[in-house]
Amino acid sequence: MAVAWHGPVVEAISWPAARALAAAAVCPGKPGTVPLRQALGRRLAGPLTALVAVPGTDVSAMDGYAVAGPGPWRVVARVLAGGAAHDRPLRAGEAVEIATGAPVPPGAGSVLPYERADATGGQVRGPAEEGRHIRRRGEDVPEGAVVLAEGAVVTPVALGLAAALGHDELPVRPRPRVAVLVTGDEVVDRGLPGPGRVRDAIGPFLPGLVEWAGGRVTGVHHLPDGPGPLRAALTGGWREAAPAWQHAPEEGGRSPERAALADGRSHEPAAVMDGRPPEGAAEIVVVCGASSRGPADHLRAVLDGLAADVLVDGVAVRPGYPQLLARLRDGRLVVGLPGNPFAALAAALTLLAPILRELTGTPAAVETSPLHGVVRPHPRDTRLVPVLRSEVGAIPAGHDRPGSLWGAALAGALAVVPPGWAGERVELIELPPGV
Ligand SMILES: Nc1nc2c(c(=O)[nH]1)N[C@H]1C(S)=C(S)[C@@H](COP(=O)(O)OP(=O)(O)OC[C@H]3O[C@@H](n4cnc5c(N)ncnc54)[C@H](O)[C@@H]3O)O[C@H]1N2
Ligand code: MOO
Repeated sequence: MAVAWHGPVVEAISWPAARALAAAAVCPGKPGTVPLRQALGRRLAGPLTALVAVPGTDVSAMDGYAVAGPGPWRVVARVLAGGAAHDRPLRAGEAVEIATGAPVPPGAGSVLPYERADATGGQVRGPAEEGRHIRRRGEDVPEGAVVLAEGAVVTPVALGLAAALGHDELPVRPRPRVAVLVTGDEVVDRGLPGPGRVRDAIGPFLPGLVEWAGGRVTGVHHLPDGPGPLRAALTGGWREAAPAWQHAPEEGGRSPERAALADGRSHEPAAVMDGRPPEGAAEIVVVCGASSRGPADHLRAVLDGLAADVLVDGVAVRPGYPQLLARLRDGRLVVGLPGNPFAALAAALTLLAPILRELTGTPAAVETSPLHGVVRPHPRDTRLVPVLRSEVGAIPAGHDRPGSLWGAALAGALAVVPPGWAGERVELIELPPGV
């Protein structure tokens, strides 16, 4: 609740500088190696290569007879997939009965499928074609081939491919953990907001945005206004919890966790910040709605009290001006987002997304476009304008007040309109897509 200006006026940095600074605030995370099942949805930290050729040897593509030379052929053995290979080369005029996937003996020129074979009394006849129905070693995937590039998302199909190529584990990029703290006595997390109340519109969009940028939200926690709960949440870490809107309904739209905090019943114990994050704490903490300078905006004071290093305090962008980036003494980053939901989205794309992309080595798509329609640039600040893509270029989607996500929900991207813009092409930044 920002009702009055308190404290000194701080010069905001430019929007491009804020994005660059956020990315520079982190070192790319170290990749890890995880068992196949745990790799699902992660990004590869190196190219996926074939540890073996597929198939690993020349095998039959059909159930039938592997034959050598011109027919008719005398059936000398039977070879099943997984069974013993035929122990000597086939001579002309010989055949082995063979199953799909079984190794073809050396000397066999082709496989005659059952349905084309006339087999009687240990003899086979039929139209054999040289090379037919034999899958040669490495024909599907040669040994050592790079089948997926570094950075590719490990899909269910990629897991199957990795297994086929001999992998039991995969190197994946780290997935930074993000804890979300939604502040504001007026903010409710379920139901219809009554008079003086507003539904939380930021907590619901952050998990998808974070996931899209390569991270994982460990929990969305609603805090009452006041420095105590904020300080406790920052210093005590936060226990892993289901997103707040999954709690059982409670009067007033407050989660039990939040109600307890509001009543002063359960402040997390404030750990000493001794250079190590609290056990199990997320590497990044996002604080929503306490970033301006009103009497209920305690984030700066709490950060000061914790001797945090404030890296960004205000960005010359509309919406999203009062956003903040700080490093706690234990190394965790705190991203402060404004309470107005569209401003929070703009700020999340300015500071949070570049941090996550840098940590996970996932570059954002780069796109520019002509921009049509009535767009008024700001004299000093960058504007982020929700736009629809069209054949002629980007067109403003409208409904772009800082308090409303309507325009951004309609839009395909945000157009970056620099201060004093005079109609040149603009950069478009992606909005997180649906899954
Ligand atoms: N004197 C000044 N006042 C304000 C300035 C300024 O420069 N000087 N900046 C304004 C701008 S711009 C923004 S944006 C807001 C940001 O304020 P806060 O981050 O402190 O957020 P609040 O004051 O708590 O809330 C602002 C607004 O958003 C609603 N809100 C808060 N949280 C949520 C949520 N999770 N979901 C939906 N809506 C939320 C809240 O009820 C308020 O209406 O400060 C201006 N003031
Ligand atoms: O961040 Mo405020 O728009 O800039 O409402």
